Amino acid sequence: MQTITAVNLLEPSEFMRLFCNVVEHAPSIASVVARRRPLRDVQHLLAELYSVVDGLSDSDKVDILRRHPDLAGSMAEQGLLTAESTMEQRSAGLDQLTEQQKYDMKRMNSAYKDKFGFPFVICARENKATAILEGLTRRLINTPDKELATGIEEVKKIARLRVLDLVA
Ligand SMILES: NC(=O)N[C@H]1NC(=O)NC1=O
Repeated sequence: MQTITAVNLLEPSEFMRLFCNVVEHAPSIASVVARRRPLRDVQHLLAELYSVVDGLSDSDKVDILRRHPDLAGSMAEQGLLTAESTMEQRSAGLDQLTEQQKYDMKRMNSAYKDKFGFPFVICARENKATAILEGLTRRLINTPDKELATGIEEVKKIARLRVLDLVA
């Protein structure tokens, strides 16, 4: 855990080492936040992070969503997730799915990707496996614009919890 004072004093490379994955596989977001220091407190850090994400073009937002691994997907099965993602998917119980739930998750994740061109993203730490499956079913009927906006709000929730694990 770092205090905000310590975060403000970190060398850029050290800041990046800590924060590069608060948005999954998107270090460019952290590097913009690094340049917005000094930050008053963790709320200020989060406000800057949200403003960077919200300021992206739609195609860059799609790119951010595409950097996320499928929930309970093949990357998870092969143990290839980031440490953060592994912990989040486990906290939702996604490593404990029944065969039927695994099948439903794979089928709907792929239907979602076919429809929208980016993966289904939800903050796993704020949901249990059954809620994730319900959310996937519900969100599949949305419009692409609505899903881009919803997915990005979930990215911000994931990033917020990752930041709160790092900064006191
Ligand atoms: N697809 C997807 O939502 N992935 C993410 N969600 C989360 O909480 N961690 C992830 O990696």
